[in-house]
Amino acid sequence: MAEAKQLSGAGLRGQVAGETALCTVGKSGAGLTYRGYDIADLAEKAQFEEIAYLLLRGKLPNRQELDAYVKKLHSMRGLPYALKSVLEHIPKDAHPMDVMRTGCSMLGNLETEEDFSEQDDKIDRMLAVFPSIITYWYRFAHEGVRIETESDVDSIGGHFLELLHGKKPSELHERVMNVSLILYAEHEFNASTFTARVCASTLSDIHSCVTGAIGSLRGPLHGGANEAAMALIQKFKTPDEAEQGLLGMLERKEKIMGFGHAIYKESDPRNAIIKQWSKKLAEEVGDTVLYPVSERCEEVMWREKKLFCNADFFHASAYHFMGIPTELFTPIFVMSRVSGWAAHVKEQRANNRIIRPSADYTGPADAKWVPIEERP
Ligand SMILES: CC(=O)SCCNC(=O)CCNC(=O)[C@H](O)C(C)(C)COP(=O)(O)OP(=O)(O)OC[C@H]1O[C@@H](n2cnc3c(N)ncnc32)[C@H](O)[C@@H]1OP(=O)(O)O
Ligand SMILES: O=C([O-])CC(=O)C(=O)O
Repeated sequence: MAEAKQLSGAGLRGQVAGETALCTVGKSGAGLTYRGYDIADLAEKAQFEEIAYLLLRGKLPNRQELDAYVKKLHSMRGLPYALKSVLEHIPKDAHPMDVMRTGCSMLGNLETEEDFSEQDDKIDRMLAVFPSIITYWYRFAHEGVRIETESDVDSIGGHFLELLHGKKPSELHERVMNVSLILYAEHEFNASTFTARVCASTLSDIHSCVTGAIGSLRGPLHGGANEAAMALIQKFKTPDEAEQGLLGMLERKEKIMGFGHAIYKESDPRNAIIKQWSKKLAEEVGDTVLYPVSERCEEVMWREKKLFCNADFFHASAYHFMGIPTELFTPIFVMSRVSGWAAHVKEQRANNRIIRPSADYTGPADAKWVPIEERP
């Protein structure tokens, strides 16, 4: 049986790299809080826009503030012509995370943050426009249509589904998207957030901070794991096949995406929540394969390695059941995490010192210069 995870060693593991009032991860083993509120409560009771407000403005909005915030975000969904034009030039086989990165960067050219006093408006604009960026490109590249990026749906999650599918989402799907965006919104000093904070610490602009963070999130060890988890579960036709497949992968010492975590020791509290929604969606679509396969993977990984599902694993089946193409999974993470990234950028700016750690040198000492003609 595996030993409890030790938070030490390479990758700055277990080292405190700064302060935050935004989030706690893994306090007493398994918890997750945003500004002191438990994730289970938030996922059950809140709407994502409320959480974005909480993270970005420092408190839960009252009814009037929330209505005004939702209205503001709703009014900021349009894409400038130059951005549409850039998106139309990105090839169909591009990775959608590269599209997000380019889209965010282009927005920074068109609507540059000239002064930090503009930060809230620039951040709200990104929250509002990211679903438009990804769906505009996706439907243009894949279906040859130029979609209208306005919709009547107030929620960011529902709006994304409507733009993607060209029809109003069901109540259930809108609800699941809402929960998903809440679960992904914030997670302390994870790799992409740390990227954003390092960038912010140089007093760079908000679009640079978020563009860099998107690049970090893209990797399969971080946000990209939800796509990789989908690729894994789709390989198996039955739970028994999944069990055999996983045992083989473990024997070959392959990484199983969607399992394990840098901080949590026994479980990721977001998993139980999204798993329950994945189950509901599986029932809705009459799935008899993907959900049971996912459950068996969870059982096998815990039994064999004491590795648990992280937030990404059951997101894969949940998104799939809602008809979302696999390559759009990580861009949804961006649509959500931009709230956390931006809140961290604000926090860093409010109490800044450039982030510049040191390294232990392991290279050669006293190397003697050799003229180029004499080098082997
Ligand atoms: C939203 C998110 O970003 S959540 C994370 C998403 N990423 C993934 O799902 C990718 C798969 N998981 C992983 O690669 C890792 O678990 C990470 C990157 C999340 C955490 O990395 P670390 O903190 O270095 O992992 P940890 O210290 O717990 O690893 C302990 C051992 O378990 C192994 N291990 C950890 N996760 C996995 C996994 N998913 N599959 C197989 N083995 C694993 C490690 O290789 C390591 O073995 P070793 O001691 O023989 O080298
Ligand atoms: O905290 C981490 O290292 C990764 C993670 O789960 C997240 O960013 O949501």
